[in-house]
This record gives sequence, C-alpha cells and structure tokens, in this order.
Amino acid sequence: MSILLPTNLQKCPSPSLSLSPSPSPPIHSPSPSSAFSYLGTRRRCLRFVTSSVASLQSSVANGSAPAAVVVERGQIRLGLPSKGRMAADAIDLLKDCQLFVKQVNPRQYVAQIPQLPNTEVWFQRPKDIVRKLLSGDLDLGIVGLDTLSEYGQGDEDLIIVHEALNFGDCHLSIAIPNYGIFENIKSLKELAQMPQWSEERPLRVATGFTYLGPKFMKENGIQHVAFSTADGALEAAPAMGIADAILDLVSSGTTLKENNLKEIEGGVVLESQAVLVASRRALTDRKGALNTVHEILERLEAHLKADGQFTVVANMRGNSAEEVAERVLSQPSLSGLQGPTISPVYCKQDGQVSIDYYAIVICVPKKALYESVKQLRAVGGSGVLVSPLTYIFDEDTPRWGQLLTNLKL
Ligand SMILES: Nc1ncnc2c1ncn2[C@@H]1O[C@H](COP(=O)(O)OP(=O)(O)OP(=O)(O)O)[C@@H](O)[C@H]1O
Ligand SMILES: O=P(O)(O)OC[C@H]1O[C@H](OP(=O)(O)OP(=O)(O)O)[C@H](O)[C@@H]1O
Ligand SMILES: [Mg+2]
Repeated sequence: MSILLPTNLQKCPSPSLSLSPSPSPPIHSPSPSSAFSYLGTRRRCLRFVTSSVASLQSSVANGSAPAAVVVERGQIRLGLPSKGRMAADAIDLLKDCQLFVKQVNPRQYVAQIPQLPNTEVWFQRPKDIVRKLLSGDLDLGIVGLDTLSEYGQGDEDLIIVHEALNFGDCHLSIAIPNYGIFENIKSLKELAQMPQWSEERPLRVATGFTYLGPKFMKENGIQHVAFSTADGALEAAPAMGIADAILDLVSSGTTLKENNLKEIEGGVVLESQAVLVASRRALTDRKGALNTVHEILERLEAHLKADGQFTVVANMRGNSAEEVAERVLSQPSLSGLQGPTISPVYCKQDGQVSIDYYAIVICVPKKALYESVKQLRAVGGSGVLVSPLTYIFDEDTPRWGQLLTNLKL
C-alpha cells in the first residue's frame, strides 16, 4: 500500500498541509489541478514517513505542544463550537438542559453559564476544541465524533463522557462517481480491485480527514492509495479530474447526489454525532472539574432520555388496578419505563363514590406513539392524552458510573 504523506510535512510540520501538484495524470481528465495537494507520492518519502508517522502526525494534526501538567486556574473551561452548523445546536441543547449560555455578543469568545458558576464557556472552531483539550487549555468540549477522532487521533487523554448528544448526525464515507469507469463499482472491495490502480498511479482520494482516511485504508488492506487535502466543496474534485474518489461527511446525501457521486458498500469510515468530551487530566487533577461534569451529564441524560418519549395518559374501565395492569401489560408497547402507573378514577353517581375507571400513565418512545395508542385502544383505553416529556431523572446516571470506572476512581 502506498499511503502517502506530504513531502512538505517532513521539512515543515505545519497544521495546514500545503499544496503540491498532482503526482500522476487523472483518469477522467487530463488536466491535474494544483488546488488539491497530494500527500506525497515518492517512495523515499513513504519510507521516511512510515518510521515517524505517529509523532509527526500528532504534532501536525493537533497543532500544539503536548500538555504536561494541569495549569492552575479557578474556572473549568468548556469549549463550544464558535461557528458552523454545530454552534447553535450545542447552545440549544444546553438551554434544553436549563443551562443558559450568556454570550454578550456573537463576536465575544468567552461566555458564562450562571447555573454553573465555576465554569467558563470558550467558543472555538471544533478542531481547535480538540487541540485545546489536548494542550490543557480546555477541560470539556462539545464536538462531532468525526472531528474528535480526526484531531484527537485516539489520544488517551480524551474521554468521551456522552457519546450521543442527538445532533450533528452524519457519517464519514468514501464516495466515487456514478459514471465512467466507476459506473458498476458498488463496494470498497471492487474499488480496490480495479486494474487502474498501481504504485505509479494510485487511487486518488480527496479529503479533509488525512488521519482517518489513511488509517481506514490501511486497516482494510487497500493498496495504492494517495490522499490529497482540501478545505471544502470536495464533491467537485472527481468531476474536475483532481481526484478519483472523495472521503467526506455525508448527512442527507444531497451533496453527493447533486455531484453525481455515490457511496459504496464497506466505505463508511465512521458514524458521527455530537459528543461531550473531557480531558482525563482535567477530570482527575483539576479541582471542581469532576463535579461540573457530573452536573452537566445528569442534566444531559435526563433531557436526552426524555427527548425521545411522550407521556401518555388514558382511562380504562376495569374492576381493579391489577386487572387493568394485566390488560395493559399484555400489549408489547405499553410497559412504560418501569411499568404503567395505574390510579383509580373516583366518580360520584347517585350520591355514591365509585371506581369504574382507572387512569394509566406510561412513557412511550416517540417513534412508537401511534402503535401504542392502537394497543391502548385494543385493551379498552379511551380519552388518550399525549404530552411531551421534559426530563427523566433516573436513580443513577449510567454514564457517570462508566466515567468513574474509566478514570479508575
Ligand atoms: N452535512 C452535515 N450534516 C450534519 N452534520 C454535519 C454535516 N457536516 C458536518 N457535520 C457535523 O458538524 C461538524 C461541523 O461541521 P461544519 O461544516 O459546521 O464545520 P467545519 O466543517 O468544521 O467547518 P467548515 O465547513 O466551515 O470548514 C462536523 O464536524 C460534523 O460533526
Ligand atoms: O449529505 P449532505 O446533507 O448534502 O451534507 C454533506 C455536506 O455537508 C458538509 O459540507 P458543508 O456544508 O459543511 O460545506 P463545506 O464543504 O464547506 O464544509 C460535508 O462536507 C458535505 O459536503
Ligand atoms: Mg463543513
């Protein structure tokens, strides 16, 4: 395999991989462009790079000196995306957890959360949040798993505290043209076995993910690949003749479709969504950091668990609470969190108080709402009321226990 890194990396480790001309003529178009840099093509380059790849990549990709000790400071620092599609969603999520980020104006990069008086918010680009967690300048952060994986490179100091914040859903995937020599190619295996690729003329992949891309190809035993990098609109690269394939984020798939590209079986590198990440050093060494993370985690879990559920209340005729419970529990979608809550409904008839009905209360996953209502009706439920659920505070916070285990506390 020739996973090739830029020659310029060897001379000048800089976070921005500078541009060099394409190594070999493209298959669709004879006009290589210098808009993308091929990450090295020469064998002597590969030999050098493979021996020092780990240390070189981490200092280049992280753009900062490795953190050594935890610097004394009074406040816990939470990094939030300063721009892009994640910025508003991260603030909205915290708001839904009753954590209100007070930013005086959008160009101010520091903010407060009055509910967490020992915590400061710092707005940073997602990749810089990861870099600053590693350098010790931030303690916590919210970023996409893709960014965390690309810039964190599996560093053990980075701990994912909550892996599913329910926004920023996308996946990192290889895409190829749906025309020309790729028309009948449907899988990564078929792509790798195409006779066109050789050491001299590798499959050229344009990507912003220059750590995850080569790692994935290596793990899949794919030979003859060369990566180039660019900062956006990657989907144009194949049609421009700059690359054969791309490795980029996909959400709705519209951008791929509009650019005549397709995903292939086995080509998904990573499923991603927003995560809460912490620096292990900060959690173990910085006073107050663990308490802050506990509070944020409790609020997040309570909100996110409730977010997918409705509260359903219905009346049901019956002779006793137990008899109604049996009917309700005979249906697969009506067991609620622990089981239905059933209470008598007291009616006054001819001066007498009687119990003919029982009210049942259950939590129902939003996706299963209609099915649940049908099942309720089938066992005699009537007057079904549905309302959104705001929080579910469980007895304990499962991820908190996992975090403590992970920290060996
Ligand atoms: N199309 C998408 N749909 C949903 N989430 C996405 C999509 N593209 C990216 N994301 C998620 O949002 C994060 C931020 O992406 P965004 O495009 O806002 O910023 P960026 O790519 O870092 O910056 P820029 O695009 O301005 O260079 C990504 O790391 C990813 O987790
Ligand atoms: O599958 P879709 O819903 O079409 O989304 C995918 C696109 O979204 C992102 O681009 P972004 O909008 O961030 O622009 P960028 O290329 O400038 O990063 C990503 O890089 C894809 O190009
Ligand atoms: Mg983007």
